[in-house]
Amino acid sequence: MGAPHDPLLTVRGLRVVIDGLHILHGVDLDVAPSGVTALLGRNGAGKTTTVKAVLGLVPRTGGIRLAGEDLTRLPTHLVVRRGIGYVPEDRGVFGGLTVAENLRLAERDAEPAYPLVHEIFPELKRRERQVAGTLSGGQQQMVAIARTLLNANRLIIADEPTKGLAPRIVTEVADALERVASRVPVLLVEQNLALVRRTAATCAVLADGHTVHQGATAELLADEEAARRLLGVGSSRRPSPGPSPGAAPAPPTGTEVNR
Ligand SMILES: Nc1ncnc2c1ncn2[C@@H]1O[C@H](COP(=O)(O)OP(=O)(O)OP(=O)(O)O)[C@@H](O)[C@H]1O
Repeated sequence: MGAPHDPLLTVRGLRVVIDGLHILHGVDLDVAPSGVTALLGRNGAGKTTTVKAVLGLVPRTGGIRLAGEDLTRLPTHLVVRRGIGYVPEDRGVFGGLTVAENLRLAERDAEPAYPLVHEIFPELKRRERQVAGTLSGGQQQMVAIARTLLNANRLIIADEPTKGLAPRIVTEVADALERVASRVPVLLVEQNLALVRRTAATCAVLADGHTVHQGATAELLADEEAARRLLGVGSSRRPSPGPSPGAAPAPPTGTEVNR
C-alpha cells in the first residue's frame, strides 16, 4: 500500500499488439486515489484499448499496479477480484431481465452493498421489477454503474457512460458519477468535455496509442491551444464550476509527454 496521495492505479509503458497491429505503444497513466480521473483523446486514440488492457481483456505488456500490486500478468477474473469494477461502453445490461435480476447477476461479495446502491440510485430501488430493456438509456447506464457498486471495488472504470444520451440525461449520469466518486475512485473515459471539466480534477490524454499529456484538467482545458492540439476541440464553451468536493487534489502543473 502507498501513501494517501499516491496514485491508486499506475500504468507504465503499456503496449498492446493485436493481430500484428501495434495499438498501444507506451501508455502511462496515474489514477488518483479519490474522485474522478479522466482518460481523454480523439476517436481511435486508444482509450478503450487501455481500459481493456488494464482489465486483461486484451494481451498486454508494461506495468499495471493497483495500490502497488502488480496486475500485469493477472487474467481478467483475478483483476476483477482485486477490486476493479468495469462499466463497458455498451453497458452490457441484460434487456430481458429485470433491474433486480441484472444486479443479482453481478453479485460477487458475500454481502452485496444494496444499501449503498439504493442510496446512490434510489430510482433503481423503485424500478427493481422493471425489465431493463424498457428503461431509458440513462437508467440503463445507472444499472451498469450500480453493478460495480454492489461489490467492494477499489476502483470503478467507466467507458463513455454518457455516449448517445440526451443532454438532460447526461447531467443525471454526471450527478450519479459524482455521487459514486465520492465513495469509490473513478477512471472515466469521456469525450464530453463539459462533463470532464465538472467531474475530473486530473486527466490523461492519449493520441495514437500513447500518452501525450497528464495533469490538472482545469489547466488543460483553460489552455485553448493545448486543448485544440491534444483533443481537437476548443474548450471555452462553459465556465468551469470547479472540481467536485470528492475530487482528488490536482497536481500544480500538467506534464506534456513528447515522443
Ligand atoms: N481488436 C482490434 N483489432 C484491430 N484494431 C483494433 C482493435 N481494437 C482496437 N483497434 C484499433 O485501435 C485503435 C484504438 O481503438 P480504441 O477503441 O482503443 O480507441 P478509443 O480512443 O477508445 O476510440 P473511441 O473514442 O472512438 O471509442 C483504433 O484505431 C481501433 O480501430
